[in-house]
Amino acid sequence: MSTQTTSELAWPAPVAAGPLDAVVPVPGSKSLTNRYLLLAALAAEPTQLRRPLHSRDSALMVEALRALGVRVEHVDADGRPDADGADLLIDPAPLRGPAEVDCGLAGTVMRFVPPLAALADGTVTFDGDPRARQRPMGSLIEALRDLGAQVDDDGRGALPFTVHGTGGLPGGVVEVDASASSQFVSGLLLIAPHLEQGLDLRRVGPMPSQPHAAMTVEVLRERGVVVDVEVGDDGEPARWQVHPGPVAGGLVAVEPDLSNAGPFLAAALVAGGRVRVPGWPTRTSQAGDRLRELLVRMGASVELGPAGLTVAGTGAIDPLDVDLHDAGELTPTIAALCTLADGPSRLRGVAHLRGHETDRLAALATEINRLGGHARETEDGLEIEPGRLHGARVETYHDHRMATFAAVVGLRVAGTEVVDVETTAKTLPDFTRMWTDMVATGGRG
Ligand SMILES: O=C(O)C1=C[C@@H](OP(=O)(O)O)[C@@H](O)[C@H](O)C1
Ligand SMILES: C=C(OP(=O)(O)O)C(=O)O
Repeated sequence: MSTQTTSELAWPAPVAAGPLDAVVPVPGSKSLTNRYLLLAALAAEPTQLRRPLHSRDSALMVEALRALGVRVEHVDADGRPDADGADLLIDPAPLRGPAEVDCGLAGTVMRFVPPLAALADGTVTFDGDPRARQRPMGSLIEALRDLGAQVDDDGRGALPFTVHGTGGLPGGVVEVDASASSQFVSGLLLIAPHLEQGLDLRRVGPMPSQPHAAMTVEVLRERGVVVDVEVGDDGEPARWQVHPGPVAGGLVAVEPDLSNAGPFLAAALVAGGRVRVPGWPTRTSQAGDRLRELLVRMGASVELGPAGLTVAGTGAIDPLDVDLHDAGELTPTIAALCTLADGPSRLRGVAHLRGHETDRLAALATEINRLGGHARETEDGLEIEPGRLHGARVETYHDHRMATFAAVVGLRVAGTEVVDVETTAKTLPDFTRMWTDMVATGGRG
């Protein structure tokens, strides 16, 4: 058995030899896949997910549902069992414990499945990767207790903990502090149609990633659930009323993951040339759609048409001063572009990234500086200035988006090596092949 640790292995990020001309199909959205999976477990009939994401985060969600008694199997496009099938068929069943759920490092599993477990009959324990034990969970645990669920934890408001499901909850009014993560709101909303009185959820304090909560409302409505949303004094949604009722199943197609498309589209700005992502929706709830505006502001030309989204660049990158509070998961990709930009940039509104897969503000500042750039953490973001960049072994801290950050910089900075590039399996297991194929369209030097 090898004694080599992952941190000793590093992937040499390919340098772009010339302008790109690539078409990059991107697999299904993590956020949509895991929402649809969870709702399928509550549905009144089976659900077939067309082209869902197959990655570590989605596999953890599938395993969590199976542990609670739900049948999930791979099927072909016609719904016939097929171990290699790209679709998933979810057959709901009464939810029951005892069960153990491994959340890995998936925010969507650790925040969406505990509310579901509160509806199950039996005891469900939750744990995850070492870093998962540091990700914020406290206000979700409190909200579940306020709804009448029994949750035992060690008092830190974090994994590991146990939910003692009693087969149902009355529901009603509950407040949640979602300042650390919008996923607290989403997790509660997703189970709300199965609460006896539905849910009247009120947010206290600000909430990041507002489009992700809006996505949750949209998928609930698509499945036939009635949701009323009220805006608060800050002009953002602050109260969600979910009516009790059945959740529909049926055939559900999953859009490509627009945030995962980010590094590939960013490559067109770094290397010049163009990159097209087929299947980009003309209307979507995904926060990643904001890339269209952000990449234009950084100097790209962007065209959305029936063939997908095409981003073209010249190799020149304009600096950016932007608030990413709504689309925090784009920060590592945008930070990579800022590292290569022609002037100083400022990324604001993303203090909550300190609770993501790693402390992303610290990680980005450290790794940009390691590469010869100049980055400084601010209270709520990063300041990034151009520097004399040079190759380095970039640490990734078990964060898929730190690995793709390094790959984007490596397109221009020879000698960039990515430690533990396999961490991209969290949402994009095929990343290195997709990236190498894309870079090859620019020639091989
Ligand atoms: O609900 C979701 O699918 C997500 C919500 C956001 O989380 P935060 O609100 O914690 O930033 C986002 O960053 C994450 O990648 C996915
Ligand atoms: C924050 C992220 O993930 P998670 O769903 O684990 O919160 C992310 O993918 O950028």
